[in-house]
This record gives sequence, C-alpha cells and structure tokens, in this order.
Amino acid sequence: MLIKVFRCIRSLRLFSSLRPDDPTKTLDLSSFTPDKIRNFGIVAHVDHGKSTLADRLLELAGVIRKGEKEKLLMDALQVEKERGITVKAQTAVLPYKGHLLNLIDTPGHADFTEEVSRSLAVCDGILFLVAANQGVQAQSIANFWLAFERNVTIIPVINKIDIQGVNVHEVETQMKNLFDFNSEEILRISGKSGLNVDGILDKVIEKIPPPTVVQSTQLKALIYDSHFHHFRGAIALILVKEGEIRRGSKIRSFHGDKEYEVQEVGIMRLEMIPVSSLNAGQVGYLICNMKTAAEARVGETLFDLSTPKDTITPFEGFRKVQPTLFAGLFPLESSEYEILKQAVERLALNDSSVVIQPDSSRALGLGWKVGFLGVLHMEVFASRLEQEYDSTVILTQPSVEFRATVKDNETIRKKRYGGEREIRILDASKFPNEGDIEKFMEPMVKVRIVIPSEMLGQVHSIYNESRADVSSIDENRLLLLWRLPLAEVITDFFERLKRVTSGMASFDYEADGYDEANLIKMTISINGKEIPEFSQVVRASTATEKAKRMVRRLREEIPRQQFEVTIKATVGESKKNLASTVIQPMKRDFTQLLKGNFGKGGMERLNKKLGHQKKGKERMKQIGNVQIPKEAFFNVLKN
Ligand SMILES: Nc1nc2c(ncn2[C@@H]2O[C@H](COP(=O)(O)OP(=O)(O)OP(=O)(O)O)[C@@H](O)[C@H]2O)c(=O)[nH]1
Repeated sequence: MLIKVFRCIRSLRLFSSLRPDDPTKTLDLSSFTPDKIRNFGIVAHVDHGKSTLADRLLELAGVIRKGEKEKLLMDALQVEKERGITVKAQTAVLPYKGHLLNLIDTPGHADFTEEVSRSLAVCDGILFLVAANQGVQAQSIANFWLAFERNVTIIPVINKIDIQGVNVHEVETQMKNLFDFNSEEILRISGKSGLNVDGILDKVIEKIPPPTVVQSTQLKALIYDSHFHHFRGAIALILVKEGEIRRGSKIRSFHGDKEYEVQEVGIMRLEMIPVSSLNAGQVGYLICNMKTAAEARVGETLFDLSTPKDTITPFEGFRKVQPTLFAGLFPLESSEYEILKQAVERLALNDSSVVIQPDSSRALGLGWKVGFLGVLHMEVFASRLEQEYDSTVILTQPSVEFRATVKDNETIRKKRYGGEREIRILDASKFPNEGDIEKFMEPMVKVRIVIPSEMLGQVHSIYNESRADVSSIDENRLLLLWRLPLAEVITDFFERLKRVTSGMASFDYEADGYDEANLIKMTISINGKEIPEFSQVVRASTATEKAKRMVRRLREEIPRQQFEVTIKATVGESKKNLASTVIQPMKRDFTQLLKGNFGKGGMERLNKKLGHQKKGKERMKQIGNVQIPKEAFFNVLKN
C-alpha cells in the first residue's frame, strides 16, 4: 500500500512539477530507453468498458487523482460525451514502475474500424476487453482478428465481473471456443469498482514486448493520427521508430515532400505536455509549421532534413480508406458556404476517414459530396460540425457506390461516359440511361451478427432473399455470417435487427465485393418538379416498398402549405407510378382570423405566432414554391 502511494506521488511529481505552459522547462524522457516503453491499446465492443478502464489505469499510474475523471475525461469531445461513445482515438502516457506506458484509446463502433486499425499500427499489444454481462459480441470478434492479423500480443480480459448474476464461466467458454484462450491467461476485472485492476499494468509490462526500434542517429517517425487545433494548427501524433526528434529539429515529409522546423514535441497526458525530445520507441505529439490539413497526413513518414531522401524507405501506408456511403452536405444558408468550407476542411483533418469533393444542388446551392464509413460516422461528423464549429448543415440521403458496365458500343461510351467502360453511380442524379447499360452492380458486405439462440427465426425474417451461415459460440448464443447488399444494411437492416431482437443482437460488417443487381432510379417529385435530393437508386424488387415509405415520410415531414402539394415516386424519368400522395392545403388563414376576432390581445398573440413562424422559416428550404424543413432531408431516411 505504502509503496503504491509513494509510486503515485512520484509519478504525479514527474508530471505536475513541470507545467505544460512553462516554456523554459520541459520533461526529459531520455532515460526511457525502448526496453522501458510499452505501447498498448484497449480494444472492445462498444460499451464494454474501455474508457472506464482507461481512467482506472490513469489513476493507478498517478496521472489523474480518483474522482478527477469528470474534469479530465478521456472522451474529451462533446459529441462523444453526448452519444456515450468514443470516436477519436486518444493517447495518454502512464508512468509506471520506471516504465513509460503509452495507452492508445480506440473506438469500439463498427464504423470506426479504421481508427482501431490505425491505433493498432503503433501498439505492440492490446488488452482485449469483453464485458461479462454481454459476452463476446460482433465487434469483439472483428477487433480480435484485426489485432491477430497485425501480430500484436493479446491479453484477454473479462470486465464488469462485479455485476450481479453474470456468468463469467460462460464468457470464458466463448473466448476459448472462438479465440483459443485458456482460462488461466484470462484476467477477470471490474473497471468500475477497480477489482483486480491493479495487476493489469504489471501484466502489460510482463507480456507486451517493448517497441522494436532501429538504433540510428537519424530520425524516422510515423504519423499515425492527426487533428487540427483551433489555435495551434495541425498536430500530428507520431511514433518515433529511429533516432530522435526535438524542438528545432529540421525535418522533411516523405510523401508531402515539405521541409519543417519542429516547434514542439511532447506527450499526451490528456492535455499536451512538452518534452525536450522524443526518442526511438516513444509515442507523442509534434507541432511544426504544417499549414494545411493535408500535410499531417496519417501514414506519412518524417525524417531528418539532412538525410538524402533516396536513402529513406517510407513506412507502409495505411490501408486506403474506402467510404461505404456518400451524402450531400450543404450549408443551411448559402451565405454560410465559406464559413462551412473552413469548418469542413478542418474537421476533415480530425477525421481522415472522410472523403470530400465539391458538389452543388439546384435546391441547396454549393456544397460537398462526402464519403463516410457508415451512418453513425456520418451523424457524428454532422454533429461535430454543429457543435465544434457552430455550423448548421443539411445532409442529404446517403447512397452507396453502385457501378454499371456500359454496353460495348464506342459511340455511346465516348458520347455519354467519357469513353469509360465501367462507371460509378454515387447518387440518383448520375443514374445512366438504362438502354446504355449492359449490367448494374451493387456493393455487398459480410455481416457478422451475434444473437441469443432463440431469436434465429425472427432474425432470418428480416431479409428473405438469402440466408445466413449459423454456428454456435456457446450453449445460448449463435454467430451468423451473412452476405447482404450494403444498401440494405445501411438503411434498414440494422434498425430492423434491433427491433426484432429488442436490442439483444450485436452487429458488424465488412466490404465483400460487388454483385450484379437489377437497379432502377426511383424519382421523387413534388408538385411535378423532381427533387434530386430525395430520388434514389434502388433494387427493382424493393422499389415499390421503398417508394411507399419515402412518400409516407415526406408527407409526415412537409407541413401543410397554402396550396395542395402532390408527392410522387416514379420509375426513372417515366410516368410509371410507384407511390403518390396529396397534402391538402391549410384550411383557413389564421392571421386574418386573429386580426378580425381578437382586437388588441389578438395582435400580441399574432405577433408571437409570426415570430415563431419566422424562426421556423429560417429552418426551411424553398423548393419550387414548397417549403421543406431542413430536417426532412435527413429524417426521411430514418426508420
Ligand atoms: N458494472 C460495471 N459497469 C461498468 C464497468 N466498466 C464500465 N462500466 C459501465 O459501462 C458503461 C460503458 O462504459 P465505457 O467505459 O464508456 O465503455 P466504452 O467501451 O469506453 O464505450 P465506447 O467508448 O462507447 O466504446 C458505462 O456506463 C460504465 O459505467 C464495470 O466493470 N462494471
């Protein structure tokens, strides 16, 4: 006990005696040679307790005091707190028993696999957390294989053992059946109560190997993450593989081919702490005069300016991010375009998984077509724009990337498709003339679902066109592997799955090539005018069902106007009707009614009402002569 208190005080002193804002003093980490360093992460399915355990480990290492969590929260971003999920991987240094343990926090949601994978690139080992009350879930399996493929040391941990009635033995069985762990190597802890947590950092030191480095006087460092700070510009998180980097170092980027002078290097202790240098094996942050977002590209190799470039072998780039869905992003008011542009560019630096290109729409003006990893990723991006940059945005209905092979006819190909044989269709407005096309194709995904055994029937009923491969992971749970069209998965499937299993299913997916499909364009028009933002590319077999739902939702979203509004869904540009509805006009003009009948008091109420209306109108988009609330552009796709 005494030793532990002493250790805490020593670590606290190491960090607190030198404040980050004291420019004359910086921490000296040179005594932490690679054998004294461990770079590790915690990976788990969403909600299995990563952040809670990370906080406990920070307390254990004396980085934060017990109860200080509220102030120094690991999940620093507002949007993370609100949604209760960790989005941005963050790094924290734990000084422990003469070692420097770099904890790399990772997100747990299926959409953010890319960040898990990036974090794993700098980890030599992970704590693989499974919550005792839920057992192995879909994302646990995906994360396990990501780590396994990277050949990092995996320490299995069952968390939340404090919960009454949990069956730890059952979870052990799952971990044995699925991942071949034996029960002796599995740690059993409660991140919340702290039970058995104090042995974890010792296990990290004992089991996870130190980083492999090359002894050299020349710098070679890898950017594994980056973000944009409002005041300080681009901040890169780096792993130094060779040599050292310090304030004043002159460095060069391999891919960007730019020269920089280092302004500051440091370590993350939730906030940034400057250090005199970062040496081989160490993880930390770097600030240099990187002016644009793109310069701090994840996967970039940095080296000494004095080293000839042709002697440098760059680090293997990270797997190129492939967005799975695309949506239009527009400012609510066209006049806000420039401000939003800056915010989008800055946020894109914080999130290297988004892909952005300029776009424009007749109804919504100038904007962007943005590629996201999934629906949650898209929602998080939009809420961060609103919360961190105070920008209100319109996101249009997302679409996947369909493809089509143009008929083997040189004239058609040259005239209409720039000579291309295969074309990409990112939204309905780019849907080609069907007569020009030999075949359409749609992206498929491999879906992994874990469910209680008795729910198999309900789950199969969600999608009739194919069946899942089923295997059991213990007596009560099944693992389903299913090949499905991505478009189904991102719109309907997961919501239905949650509904039929009352939230008991967990779910994860990965890209699995393209299949031929019979696709059509579902055209949506309002009072005879096509609204491209609502039109969609859909499978012919599901078109009527989708059209009915879209028309019904638009009817719910569009308020009554002074005149009749007809909403129609048709096949392509033809008149072939899929579904339609009419919104009746408002019955009476209440303003006249109030003026006529209520005299003075009526005017007050009238002005109040008009004030509300004005506010309401600011959130409306005028399409033709119809007012559509901006939320409609996003709400129509919700279940
Ligand atoms: N009973 C109990 N609850 C826990 C334990 N660890 C975490 N929790 C609770 O589980 C919930 C999720 O914990 P987090 O630490 O936020 O989980 P996470 O894995 O970081 O979640 P994401 O960041 O969304 O991936 C919170 O309500 C925690 O208080 C534990 O050991 N026992």
